[in-house]
Amino acid sequence: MNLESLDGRLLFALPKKGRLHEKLDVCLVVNHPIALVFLPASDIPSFVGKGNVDLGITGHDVILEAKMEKHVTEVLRLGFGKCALQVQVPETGAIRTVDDLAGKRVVTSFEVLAGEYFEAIDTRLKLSGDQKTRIEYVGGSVEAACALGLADGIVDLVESGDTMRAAGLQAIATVLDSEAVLIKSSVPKHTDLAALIELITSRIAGVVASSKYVVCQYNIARAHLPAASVITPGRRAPTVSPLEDETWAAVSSMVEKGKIATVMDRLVAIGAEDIMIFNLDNCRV
Ligand SMILES: Nc1ncnc2c1ncn2[C@@H]1O[C@H](COP(=O)(O)OP(=O)(O)OP(=O)(O)O)[C@@H](O)[C@H]1O
Ligand SMILES: O=P(O)(O)OC[C@H]1O[C@H](OP(=O)(O)OP(=O)(O)O)[C@H](O)[C@@H]1O
Repeated sequence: MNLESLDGRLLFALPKKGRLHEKLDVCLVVNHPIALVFLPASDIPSFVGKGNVDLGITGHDVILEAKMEKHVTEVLRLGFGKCALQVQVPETGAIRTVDDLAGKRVVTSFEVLAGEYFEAIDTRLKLSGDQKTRIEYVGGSVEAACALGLADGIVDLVESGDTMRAAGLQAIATVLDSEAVLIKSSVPKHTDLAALIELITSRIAGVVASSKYVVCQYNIARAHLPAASVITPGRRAPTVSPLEDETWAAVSSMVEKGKIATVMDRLVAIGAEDIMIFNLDNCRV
């Protein structure tokens, strides 16, 4: 990399590999003074937190594990990389609660978060000195630790739960819910880039929002328009257009994707016809 070519550019850090990297559809920037820099997801919070890099994408869990939550601002949740950091124990063992596990051996890649979590439990149970929970770090394949006799329980990320079940483990508590987030420095070095940071944030927010909404369009007898407006209120108000048949109207409205099936059921129940759902490519809302 030619370092001079980075001068004056907004530096935007993206995970160079791994789960979050695979979900990103990255385009190179030609019409803005921005340089994309690919870094390990775990290093992104500290680069952004120290202000060397202006914007970044990483996991919420990664920020807390790096103890960077006061140095970075989470500007936007990105809706991917969703997972939970959970306490897991062998399904067949005697340990059923985190209180049962306290004082025993816990293996994890999240030493900081697991340490804080069990510190609070140890304190509540008045465990001190040798009685305290022992947290040990491993870099990966954490789920193997119990079967290998290294641990009585683990703290690891769970998404589908397939890894956990395949290892004969079950979750007994959630330490943290996480997803990928867009972050900026809480104490930015390049203050002249504030407007560009705003612009990029607003563009990414548009793409994120477009994946959460669909456009719902239907025809309805005008007599039922008040009821229809309650079912599809839109963000500000539904768009109502006249039809050649004056007793009917066409309605168009944004609806949250997760609610669309119920919304359609309710529209059918009040006599709506020709209901159509459209995906959004992009939006600003
Ligand atoms: N199973 C998962 N589902 C969704 N998001 C996940 C999952 N596992 C991890 N993540 C998110 O991705 C981040 C990076 O995890 P990942 O395991 O990809 O690490 P990596 O070091 O970048 O890559 P790798 O472990 O493949 O070398 C995690 O901190 C978490 O925010
Ligand atoms: O609930 P699931 O959908 O099975 O996902 C959970 C797994 O994903 C992550 O590991 P990853 O595959 O990134 O490998 P790693 O062990 O190298 O971190 C995590 O550490 C779990 O092992």
